[in-house]
Amino acid sequence: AVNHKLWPEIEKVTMQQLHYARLGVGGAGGWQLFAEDGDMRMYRREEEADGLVVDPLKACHVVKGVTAREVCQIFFSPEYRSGWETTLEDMTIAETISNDTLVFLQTHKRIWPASQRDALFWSHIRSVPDDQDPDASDLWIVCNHSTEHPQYPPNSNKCVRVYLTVCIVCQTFVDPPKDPNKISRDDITCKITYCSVVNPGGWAPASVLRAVYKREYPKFLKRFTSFCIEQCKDKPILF
Ligand SMILES: CCCc1ccc(-c2ccc(S(=O)(=O)CCO)cc2)cc1[C@H]1C[C@H]1c1ccccn1
Repeated sequence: AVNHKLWPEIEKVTMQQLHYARLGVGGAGGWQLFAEDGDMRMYRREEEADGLVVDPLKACHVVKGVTAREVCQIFFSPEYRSGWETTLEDMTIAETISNDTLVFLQTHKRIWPASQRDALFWSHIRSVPDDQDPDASDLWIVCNHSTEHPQYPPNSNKCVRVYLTVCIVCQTFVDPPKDPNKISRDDITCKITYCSVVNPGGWAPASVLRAVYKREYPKFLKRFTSFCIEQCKDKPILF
């Protein structure tokens, strides 16, 4: 994939998103907690671009019994998506750039009174050593970033094209640390940071969008993480 024309952007945006995900939510960042559920904390910043709500979102979650690699592979893989992405109406793989990089076209269910949206984005999965703690296990990241494709110009179907940048960054912790082939799923925990910025691409009332995000994002992350636990529970652990 390194010789693909998108590769420089994929490399830059993925590493930028990794850095952004690892920034805390305290301090002057302007993050406000808007949803809590068990170990899940969801924050947003209220931001508009040309009068459109583009509120950046950051969610932190801790899930027992799954690894960072398992969570990211489920988030990345097309075959699982209909099982956890509740707002999805249709999904097409527009291009297979490599085994770790795909281009998706997704149409999402219409949210009244806004018109239906679609998203065209590249999706890239990779593992990176934790530069802050070389002894820790690798971080896994999936980054989704809007792109163009000659076959799928915006607004060619009835949908308004959204512009998004999303990342999910995961890290596995084994507690208590023990002999690798004696670890059970009860000993592993996955720390998840999910970040998203979705520009709705066309007019949608700020109040409606904020209400949708407030309702949809907690549901989305809970559903996704429950799906991961369900998918992995009877399978050998994939570190
Ligand atoms: C007017 C904007 C409509 C709208 C378009 C798109 C998306 C959206 C697209 C992609 C991703 S993802 O994390 O990359 C997972 C792959 O699907 C998440 C969200 C969300 C919304 C809004 C509907 C809201 C929503 C919020 C959270 C989850 C799902 N949907």
